[in-house]
Amino acid sequence: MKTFDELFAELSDRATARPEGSGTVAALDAGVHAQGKKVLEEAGEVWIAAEHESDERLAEEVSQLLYRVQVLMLGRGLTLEDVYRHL
Ligand SMILES: N=c1c2ncn([C@@H]3O[C@H](COP(=O)(O)OP(=O)(O)OP(=O)(O)O)[C@@H](O)[C@H]3O)c2ncn1[C@@H]1O[C@H](COP(=O)(O)O)[C@@H](O)[C@H]1O
Repeated sequence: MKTFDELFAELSDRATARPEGSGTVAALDAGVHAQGKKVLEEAGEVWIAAEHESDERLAEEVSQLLYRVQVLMLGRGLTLEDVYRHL
C-alpha cells in the first residue's frame, strides 16, 4: 500500500531513471495529449463504477485515475506543491 505522495515520488523516480519496461516511462513518452485522454478515460470508468459496480471496483478505478492524473502532472512538469497550494 502507498500514499498519493509516495506514488508521486515513485513516478518521479521512474521519469528520471527511465527503467526498461516501465509503463510510466511509456506513458510519459506518449505526450500530454495521450496522457489527457487517459485521464478522461479513467474518469469515465470511475463514473460508471460509482453508478454500477462494487466498492472494490470503484476503489480500483479511483486508484487508476489518481495514477493517470499524476502521470499528466509529471508530463507537464507540475509538482505536488503546485497543486496543493490550491487545496
Ligand atoms: N498505480 C499504477 C497504475 N494504475 C494504473 N496503471 C496502468 O493503467 C493500466 C490500466 O488502465 P487501463 O484501464 O487504461 O488499461 P489498459 O487500457 O489495458 O492499459 P494500457 O494498455 O493503456 O496500458 C494498467 O494496466 C497500468 O498499465 C498503473 N501503472 C502503474 N502504477 C504504479 O506506478 C508505479 C510505477 O509503475 P511502472 O512505471 O509500470 O514501473 C508502480 O508502483 C505501479 O504500481
